[in-house]
Amino acid sequence: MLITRRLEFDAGHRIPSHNSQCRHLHGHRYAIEITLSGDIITDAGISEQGMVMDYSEIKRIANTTLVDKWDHAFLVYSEDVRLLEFLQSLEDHKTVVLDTPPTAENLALTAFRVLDAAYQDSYGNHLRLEQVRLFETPNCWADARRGQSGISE
Ligand SMILES: Nc1nc2c(c(=O)[nH]1)N=C([C@H](O)[C@H](O)COP(=O)(O)OP(=O)(O)OP(=O)(O)O)CN2
Ligand SMILES: [Zn+2]
Repeated sequence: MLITRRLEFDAGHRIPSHNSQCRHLHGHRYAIEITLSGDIITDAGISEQGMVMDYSEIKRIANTTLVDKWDHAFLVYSEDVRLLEFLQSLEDHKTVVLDTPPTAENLALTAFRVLDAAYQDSYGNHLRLEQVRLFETPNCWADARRGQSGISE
């Protein structure tokens, strides 16, 4: 069984080497869709009976490990030195430094790696993260899926 939880957040970014407007500082209302696989829990009488994982628990884990850190942050590539220096000059600014340019593809891959470690099978129902879909705009998104290059099987 596959289940998916969607969350949204706001963040700033730029793609410094882009040959068009994405090299300028700008922001997005990002959305992230987290897809988990697992067996339906059948233990009678427990809160999670009939579920793969409680959607509120999926949200709590995603917020704690990722979304609260990226929300209202500026996502900056570590090699984007002038921008990084500027952001670090701002007192108490929420900046997230990434080791790849903050494209939708790289953000999806980074999110997958963070979330993969966070979702643990607590009920013996073979819970595991299958896919992270990262929307940069309503029309543009990237999928990081288990088994793709850079993601373990
Ligand atoms: N493969 C990718 N291509 C682009 C990315 C990306 O992350 N991966 N990112 C951008 C820009 O950051 C930009 O924010 C996207 O802008 P745009 O192409 O204009 O997308 P919109 O949905 O705003 O376009 P509309 O035509 O206004 O719908 C560029 N490319
Ligand atoms: Zn953008």
